[in-house]
Amino acid sequence: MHSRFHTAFPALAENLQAALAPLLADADFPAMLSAEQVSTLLNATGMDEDALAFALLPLAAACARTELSHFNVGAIARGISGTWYFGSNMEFLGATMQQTVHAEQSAISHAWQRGEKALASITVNYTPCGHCRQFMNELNSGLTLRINLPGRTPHTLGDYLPDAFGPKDLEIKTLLLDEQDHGFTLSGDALSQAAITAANKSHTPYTQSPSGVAIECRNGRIFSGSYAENAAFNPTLPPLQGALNLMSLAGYDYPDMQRAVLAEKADAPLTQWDATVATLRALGCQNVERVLLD
Ligand SMILES: O=c1ccn([C@H]2C[C@H](O)[C@@H](CO)O2)c(=O)[nH]1
Ligand SMILES: [Zn+2]
Repeated sequence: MHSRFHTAFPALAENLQAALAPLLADADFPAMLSAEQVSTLLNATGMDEDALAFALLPLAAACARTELSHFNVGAIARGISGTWYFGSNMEFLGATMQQTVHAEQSAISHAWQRGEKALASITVNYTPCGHCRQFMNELNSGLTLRINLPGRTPHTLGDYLPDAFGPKDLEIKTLLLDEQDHGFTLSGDALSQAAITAANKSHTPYTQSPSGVAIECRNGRIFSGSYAENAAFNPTLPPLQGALNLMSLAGYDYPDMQRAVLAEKADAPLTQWDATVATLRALGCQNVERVLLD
């Protein structure tokens, strides 16, 4: 089992530990559960889905990287496909607070990068902050997304975000997790192609500045992240954060990074280049390239 779970795992209910042990024995456990794995866990524990999601939150929170706050938030996003995706917050020493990834963003970006088409619910161990409520209001599930919090009855995003501001105020109809393909041609090596693929699915209805980042680890594994804009602009998730999030959830650490590529347009109104290089440099990765989309 990966060391990130060593403290949280023994505190889980024994029947849950027994059912999870074979999954976590895989060193490459991707911090997600297929519908089939979820039903195995439901049968083994006798829990219902909501109780199981709550029971698993300590494992999601154990994936957090909180070098500033030491406040670990865990989230589990449930896709309409039946797959469950873990998420956890990430803070970056030597960067800026604005680079932080919240656990809810992490779980949502995780689901999106893995090809999930829409979310049914999200379970979190703390009440979502205003920024996360706004981030979630970009999703194609809209205000009907179910939010499950400890000690509260389930409510919808609409309950947690009354009088919501969102994409429709800016007359935007393509929402986060909707299938999108900006159609840029793949070129270059596998890492460049992964960055372009991520840029092709990015959600950028407000500025038309598609971008994607791909990170290559020393063992050859590649993790990519797509840019996810938000109607309120500031809750936007940059592409580097999407890639770092997938990498970290999969159990990799910053020193594992050996190279990164940012794919973006030369003439777009926004650029991710400076922020991407600065954050990667703070994490010890100097080897960053930019490929231009065309
Ligand atoms: O909804 C929330 C609120 C806070 N945090 C994180 C952000 C930061 O890393 C830490 C302290 O705010 O908790 C989340 O992940 N989700
Ligand atoms: Zn938040």
